[in-house]
Amino acid sequence: MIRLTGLSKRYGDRLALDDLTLDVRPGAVTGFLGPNGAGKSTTMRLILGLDRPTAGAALVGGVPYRRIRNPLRTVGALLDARALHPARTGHAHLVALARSNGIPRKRVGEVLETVGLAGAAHRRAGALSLGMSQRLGIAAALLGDPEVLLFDEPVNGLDPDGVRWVRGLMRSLAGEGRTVFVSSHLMSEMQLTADHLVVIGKGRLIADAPLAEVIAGSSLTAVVVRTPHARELAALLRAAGVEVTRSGENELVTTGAPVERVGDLAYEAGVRLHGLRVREASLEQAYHELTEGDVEYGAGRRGA
Ligand SMILES: Nc1ncnc2c1ncn2[C@@H]1O[C@H](COP(=O)(O)OP(=O)(O)OP(=O)(O)O)[C@@H](O)[C@H]1O
Repeated sequence: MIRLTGLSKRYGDRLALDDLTLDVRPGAVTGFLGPNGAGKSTTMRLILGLDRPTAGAALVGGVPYRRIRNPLRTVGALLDARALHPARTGHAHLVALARSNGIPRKRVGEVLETVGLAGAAHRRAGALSLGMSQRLGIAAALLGDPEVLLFDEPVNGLDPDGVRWVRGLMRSLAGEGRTVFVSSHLMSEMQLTADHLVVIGKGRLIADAPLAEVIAGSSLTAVVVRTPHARELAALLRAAGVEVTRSGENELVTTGAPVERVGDLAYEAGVRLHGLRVREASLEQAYHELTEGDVEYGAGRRGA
């Protein structure tokens, strides 16, 4: 588990992270979302002890990263896939990492196989495509068979097959009970991959909730009701404080109340229903609503 308590980071007069408190739990993929400059990479660097917090703490398994005895066996991370010595081969890079972390050499072959790079292991890192570098970075993260994994934009540069592969990998790592914390700007992908979401904006926590709850909370998530008594039901739902629009002769779209309440209100009034279903917002829509006021580097209206 990763525990952040009152985590803050100041760079000069800029507060990059402002009092972040949250737990990232094992056995789930936690998506880490936020606009550019929100503080995601800073958070990951603080978790990995690459930078010191101005206040608060980031703990992995109850201790700060710097106090973990065998860090790569506890936490694996992909931060910047291009941060490799360009003249070194992927294989040599992993062998060196394994050696300096007391990891058996046979793990190198295993992880290269897992990420599909066995055939390119002896190419220089500088000659790898961005997608291949991402795979090598993921191999390095997996090398120590760690309980906690951090991935900063892991699908960056991957082709559709690669994106799918990363999704499956994250799901299976979480399925094995590991803690998987992954940042991404690809909302459609996060919607398919994450169980839980942490959303930050301008360094502050905006949401820390299950994916389903974030989507249910969107004003665009609606309940669609089909009934031969649309006018009568619309009136009684409005009287109960539910927002209603008529979308067809026998169809209403309601927002602001869960499906159970809409169904119960109809049942209690004895109104016959022919259909009752939830029309979910996309994560992209829910995300935009959550972060609307926190986008610092967005395009102007005309470009939006
Ligand atoms: N080493 C640094 N020195 C000064 N300012 C920094 C440093 N690192 C990050 N910042 C600032 O901290 C803020 C958060 O940056 P960070 O890279 O963590 O955001 P992010 O959410 O990862 O953004 P992106 O989605 O663009 O990767 C930004 O305003 C950034 O300019």
